[in-house]
Amino acid sequence: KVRHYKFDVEYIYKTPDCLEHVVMGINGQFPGPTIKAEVGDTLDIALTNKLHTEGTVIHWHGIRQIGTPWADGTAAISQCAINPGETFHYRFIVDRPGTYFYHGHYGMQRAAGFDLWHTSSHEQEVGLSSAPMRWIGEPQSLLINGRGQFNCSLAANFVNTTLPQCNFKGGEECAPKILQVAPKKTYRIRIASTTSLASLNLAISNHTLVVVEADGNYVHPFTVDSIDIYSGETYSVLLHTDQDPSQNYWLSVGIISRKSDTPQALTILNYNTNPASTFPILPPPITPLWDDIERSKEFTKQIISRMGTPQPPKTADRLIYLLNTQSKIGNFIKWAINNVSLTLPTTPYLGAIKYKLNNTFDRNPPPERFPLDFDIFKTPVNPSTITGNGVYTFQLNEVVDVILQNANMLKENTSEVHPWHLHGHDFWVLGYGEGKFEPGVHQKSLNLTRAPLRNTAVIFPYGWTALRFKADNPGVWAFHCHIEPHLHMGMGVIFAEGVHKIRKVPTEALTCGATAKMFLNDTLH
Ligand SMILES: O=C1O[C@H]([C@@H](O)CO)C(O)=C1O
Repeated sequence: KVRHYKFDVEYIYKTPDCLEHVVMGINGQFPGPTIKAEVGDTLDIALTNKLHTEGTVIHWHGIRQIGTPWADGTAAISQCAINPGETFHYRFIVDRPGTYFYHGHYGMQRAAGFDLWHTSSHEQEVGLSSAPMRWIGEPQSLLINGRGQFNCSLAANFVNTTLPQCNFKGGEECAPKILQVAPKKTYRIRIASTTSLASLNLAISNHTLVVVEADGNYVHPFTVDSIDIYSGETYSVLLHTDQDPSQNYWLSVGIISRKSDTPQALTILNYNTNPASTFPILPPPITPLWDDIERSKEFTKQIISRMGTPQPPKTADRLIYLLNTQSKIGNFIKWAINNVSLTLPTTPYLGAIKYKLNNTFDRNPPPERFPLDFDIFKTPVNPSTITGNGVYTFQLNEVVDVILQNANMLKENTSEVHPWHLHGHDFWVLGYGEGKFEPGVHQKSLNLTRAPLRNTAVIFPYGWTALRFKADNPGVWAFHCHIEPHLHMGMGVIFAEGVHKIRKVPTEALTCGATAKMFLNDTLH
């Protein structure tokens, strides 16, 4: 079945956190419309850019785009940014069941309203690209289903009703979306972290959660008091409504892994045996301490695949190390991978590789390892880096191991969490470890029997994460830190495989750069 949608992307006024802002919306909605489809359906989404003065694209996060790499929605990688006034058709097959989110993938457009800043994505972009850099800071509000309350805790509201912005009748644009449940049932809550920066922890007071699915793959069920969700990750949890049905309970979402003063986002779990307005007796769950990394690791390491999930090939054909460093170019701050900071070319790679337009990007592939004597625990001895846009090219069906290696930042004794997201594939997470990955020591300890399949995995401070995937999807795919400012500062790499197998890339994906010139020449001859 083909399902047709028409998406108009435009800036609109909204009041997502009780203050009015300009946000990027679709068909006047923020967050955008929900798409419902079944596995095997073809989605045909006609996206019209009504932004007037900037391009746009949409990435369908978690959809592998098997056979349609031009529909992945990554500007300068899988397609040209769609110009103002133009319409692009995202036509692709729904390859799997699950709940996925979509978002902008051009410049810092994803920051145009997910966790919420009161500065525009453009202002953030200029700040990050300035010398000295102006860091974006922490978000002003966190939103649950597009709703938050700036400068007001719902929990305080009921105690201190004098704050006018905290009084809700329920119909307000920023009033929390209440989760209504019946007692003694089991609910599946589908969670995604679409944040630009924040790592999140979600909890419901007095209730445990059973994690059953991650990034579209079932996992071995495990029970927790709260769940960590890094940017780009999605989960399903089961909630048993087995608590006192004469009460309501807080659901909280707070920030972990970065020191943040952003208040928790709250909403109410409302047992339908009482009114939604019944004030919970229990306080909202306390978000774990931001720097309790051991707790986060413990949570993450509990994620193993459900019995029967396809397991990784026993060996890999290729091993690539990716060292993540915060670096400098002059007085500009960048993130670099093996000392290359990614800057995207003007001709999308997919067209450039397919049509052999050779000088549109660096022909030398980027390094596959970093110097053995690099001390990941210290500030870099030589922090200066270079920009680049070379590609890691794989044989079709090559089995690739990637070791993501974290390190100290420019500041002493600091190393942050980075959630890495791969386009076009799932990967198996083979393991996490402390310090520098030593193949002789660590390779033996990797999990090859219950490795979870994911499309996003974190590296913890000063640690490594080992991934394995099969390069079986012809196309050009981004692999990058899902923290929007970090990607903007160069924290990503480009993978390509089997591009010669792709029959025809729709022209509308390539009407820019050298591919546009090529089409023009073809027409003239
Ligand atoms: O890239 C980053 O820059 C800041 C900080 O290092 C400089 O202000 C930060 O926390 C990042 O993750």
